Amino acid sequence: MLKTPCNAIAGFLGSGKTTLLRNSLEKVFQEKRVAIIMNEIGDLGIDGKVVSGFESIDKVVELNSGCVCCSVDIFSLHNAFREIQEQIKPDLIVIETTGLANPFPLIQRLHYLDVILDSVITLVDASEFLRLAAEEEVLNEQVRAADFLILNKTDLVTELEIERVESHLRQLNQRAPLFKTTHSNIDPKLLFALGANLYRRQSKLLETQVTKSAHGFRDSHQDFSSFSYQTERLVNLDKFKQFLGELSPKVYRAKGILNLDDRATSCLFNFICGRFDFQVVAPDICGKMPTQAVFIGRNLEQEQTAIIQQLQACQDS
Ligand SMILES: Nc1nc2c(ncn2[C@@H]2O[C@H](COP(=O)(O)OP(=O)(O)OP(=O)(O)O)[C@@H](O)[C@H]2O)c(=O)[nH]1
Repeated sequence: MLKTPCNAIAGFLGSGKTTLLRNSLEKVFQEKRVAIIMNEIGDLGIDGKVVSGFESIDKVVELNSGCVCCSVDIFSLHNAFREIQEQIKPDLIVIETTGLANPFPLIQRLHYLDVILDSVITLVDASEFLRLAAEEEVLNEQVRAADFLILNKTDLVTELEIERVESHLRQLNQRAPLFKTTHSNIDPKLLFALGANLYRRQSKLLETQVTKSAHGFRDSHQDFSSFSYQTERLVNLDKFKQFLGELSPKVYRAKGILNLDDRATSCLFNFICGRFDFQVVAPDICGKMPTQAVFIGRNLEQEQTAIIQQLQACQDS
């Protein structure tokens, strides 16, 4: 058995998982040896690059060959744990899952690998949850599997909307403590390695849910696709903002690192269901990297060529 406790962070695309991780890295993790298994859609590993810059991280293992709950093979997952254990013997391992991951099959896989799963922490985007959960069953599964629920992005909605989402969450999961946050801002000591595993083992609910949801999960990935784009050329921010503003509604999520044509700055961009923002990043994180972006959505194959052409129109000549 792997003695190090492991926490899994779940939640749909753009709900605030990496933001929670970054906050935690700045706070409580500084006192512990922490390793991260970062599972992302697309082969660029944008989040891995963002968190690996933190001093408090002892190791980041990126698994970008598929989703950790189904398509990453169990051998790779096993190797990731073994590599971490042998190299750094951490106090805590955190898995950030992809936004499309159903935590139930992941729980089964971790159980099979004899990993002590301390808790599943599920992030919920208060501004998009109800609309998306009606279309994508995986959001409901992420909530059902949670040991802790974080209702995030409450700054983007009214009190009434928060109440509606909360009531929906409570129908799906009554046992998990629920925290309302903005920017995933919560004391990480409340969440990580707190012994929720014990609670889970006592919970009869889990077994039935695992059996029920292990099937049908692949369906939730079926129409989703992603593609990535890289260029050595610099990008004009104004044109890029316009490009994001006009992006096809089939794109749910896009993120990446841009090297801007003012030549002085690089920034991270995040796009979620039509809303987007930019954050300037330290040159030591992105300085030597090319501009790169990943686009995730439903049936993107038909859109890919047009999106790449529009992106190229944002580059310097
Ligand atoms: N307005 C607002 N924005 C937020 C909040 N929390 C996170 N964000 C922003 O939402 C975007 C996505 O956040 P991430 O933490 O990258 O989300 P994620 O769940 O890791 O995304 P994926 O890895 O694609 O699944 C970023 O631009 C964040 O700054 C919040 O509470 N309010």
